[in-house]
Amino acid sequence: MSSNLVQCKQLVAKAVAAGAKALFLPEASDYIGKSATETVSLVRSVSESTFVLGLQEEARREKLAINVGVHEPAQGGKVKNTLLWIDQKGNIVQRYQKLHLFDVDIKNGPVLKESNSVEKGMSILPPFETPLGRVGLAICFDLRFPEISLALARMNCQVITYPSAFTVPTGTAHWEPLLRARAIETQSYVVAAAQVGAHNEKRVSYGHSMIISPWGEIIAKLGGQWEEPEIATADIDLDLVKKIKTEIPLLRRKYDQIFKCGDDQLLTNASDIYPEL
Ligand SMILES: O=C(O)CNC(=O)[C@H](CS)NC(=O)CCC(=O)C(=O)O
Repeated sequence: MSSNLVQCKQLVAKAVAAGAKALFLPEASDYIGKSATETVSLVRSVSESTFVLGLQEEARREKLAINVGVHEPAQGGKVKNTLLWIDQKGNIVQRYQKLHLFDVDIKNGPVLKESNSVEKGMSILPPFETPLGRVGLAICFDLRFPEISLALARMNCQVITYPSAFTVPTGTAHWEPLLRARAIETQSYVVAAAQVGAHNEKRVSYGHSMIISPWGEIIAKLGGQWEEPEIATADIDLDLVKKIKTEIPLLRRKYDQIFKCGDDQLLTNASDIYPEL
């Protein structure tokens, strides 16, 4: 955990040198356990976590907002997979708990049961003001559930963050198209800071951190090999968010416009998708 703090401090220094207003760090930046038992045994509350306290200190000193994924204690001997927003004064002002847990059993691929050690979150938080615009929070596997990003879009977010530690097989197949789809359908910037390389003999992360524009273009990208802590930087242009939302209005579209144009067959299923119809 102390070496993770050292690496995050290197990233802070790079972000400051680049003139960034905010730094987005990956999911589980404090540590990745080898097993459910280790994950639970390493957890600290934020007020006792040298990792979190260290980052708060960095944020305060450098006047840099920091978005970081960590673990927090939960009921029943489990942990929370949490995403913190630390403001430029070093205060924790937002805290999101991962909704969807990564329980998978892929043939010749990863077998992971996050719910063995992690308690799932229950709420989507309203996007909040930051120096970059209104940010909506989600974590890693949440990326596969567009309900979250669409809810954030309806609450008028401008940036969505998906700090991650994707596996290599699933990342190779799905990471980029999912991130681009979330940006396109929400017309928001997507910032996806990713862990990369080997954590232990059992876990390797895919990397390829990306920043996607609300038009769906990859505007910054890192690689998939671990070398040293690296940042990708991009300008967040809120006028572009507005322009795209004006040019292609998605949010205020009435359902009958969507479903009544053209093929009447579509109407049969519309109420399944939009129960309020
Ligand atoms: O283990 C920790 O402490 C941190 N948490 C993670 O790394 C989580 C749970 S194992 N990873 C993912 O959700 C990967 C999702 C993914 O790879 C996909 O959706 O394809």
